Amino acid sequence: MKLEKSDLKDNVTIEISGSKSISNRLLILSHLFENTIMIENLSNSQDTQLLQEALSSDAEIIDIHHAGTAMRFLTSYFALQEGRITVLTGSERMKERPIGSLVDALRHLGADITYVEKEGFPPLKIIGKRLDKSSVSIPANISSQFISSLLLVGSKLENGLEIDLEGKITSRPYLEMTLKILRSIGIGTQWEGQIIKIFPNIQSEKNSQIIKCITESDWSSASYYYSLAAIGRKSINLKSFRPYSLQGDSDLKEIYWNFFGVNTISQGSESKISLLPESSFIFPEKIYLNMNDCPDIAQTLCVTATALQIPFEITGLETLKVKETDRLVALKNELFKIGCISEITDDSIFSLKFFEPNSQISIETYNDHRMAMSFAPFCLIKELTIENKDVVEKSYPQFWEDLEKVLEKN
Ligand SMILES: O=C(O)C1=C[C@@H](OP(=O)(O)O)[C@@H](O)[C@H](O)C1
Ligand SMILES: C=C(OP(=O)(O)O)C(=O)O
Repeated sequence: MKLEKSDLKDNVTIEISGSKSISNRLLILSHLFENTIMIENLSNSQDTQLLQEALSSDAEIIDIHHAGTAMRFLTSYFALQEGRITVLTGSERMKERPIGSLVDALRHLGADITYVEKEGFPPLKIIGKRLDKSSVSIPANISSQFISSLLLVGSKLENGLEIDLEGKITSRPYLEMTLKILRSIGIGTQWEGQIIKIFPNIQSEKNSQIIKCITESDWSSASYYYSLAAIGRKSINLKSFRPYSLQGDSDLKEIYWNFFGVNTISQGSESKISLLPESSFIFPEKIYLNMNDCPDIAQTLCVTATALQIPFEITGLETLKVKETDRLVALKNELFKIGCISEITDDSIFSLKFFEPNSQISIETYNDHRMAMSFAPFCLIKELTIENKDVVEKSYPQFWEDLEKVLEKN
């Protein structure tokens, strides 16, 4: 995708579809509770579509491609489907993304899961059965998706589920999101220190009422507009967002206000927000930020900071190595192409120096939707090409059309 050097139009309104994370949780719950949940504004991401197809399919082999959350959530879901045999597989990258801690926890609860290829990684052969135990411990520092996966099925176990979180807890807001969603459909939860309890579902199937859930739009996708507003210094409006969000990535409001002077104004009744950059804002000398609560917007922030030449030191990024690609390595390589020499460790990235980039910039995307979308706003500074534009389908299929609406070629 060639992006000519452009200006930002002022005051355009964009509508992004529902949060991928919320949609995926609601879909799993809706199938566990026999379609008693009516979902509005479901995510139109490929990941959510793949999950939906997997949940409605009775095939033995389920291929979930690149969809990590779906892979992790379906592992617990299929482990509970008594008598059903499922081989859960995915893309080559999915076969490199760890799942061992989740499998260990499910096996401890009584699940029958075996590795088809490499120990600790997909594909998995899952023979569904009744799980008879109700407490388990799991490392909390690899992926919060493992824990959310267990939490989602917890109330279906006869005695509920108690999870002991071992060590540091990563991506914490995603766990809070799972618990809030469970409570919104009437399931009891409790979280104290390192222990989370999910109470068994006591509602009789006959008395179950249809619950309507409206999915708020996707804050991770909103990040690309925050970046555009910060670099282009013009306003953008986003529909279907609420000021108090279930999504940890709504930290964008504070991050982009504190470091880039982009104010988020809520237009109440229409659940619309306006991103308004302050013209007299004085940029900080350096950005120091721990992004463990919001790992999916780390790439966006690094590109915004590079475009504005603000040095940065971002920590808390240990999960980035095992996402769609090793995002720390990918960031370091591609930031160099837009004029930033950076250094990475196992859990951080920091800028060392900015320089005038080449005129021919071609950004590699490493099969990672967020590499494509986070680098796109740099076209406000220089013309650039984003390789393999279709990667955006994973979370935001209409990204390029929406981007065109806010850009004006110059
Ligand atoms: O539960 C979720 O919906 C997610 C949790 C996070 O993963 P980790 O917990 O692996 O960081 C996040 O990066 C992912 O995009 C979505
Ligand atoms: C990490 C992501 O997704 P997943 O883990 O579900 O593949 C993402 O969308 O950035």
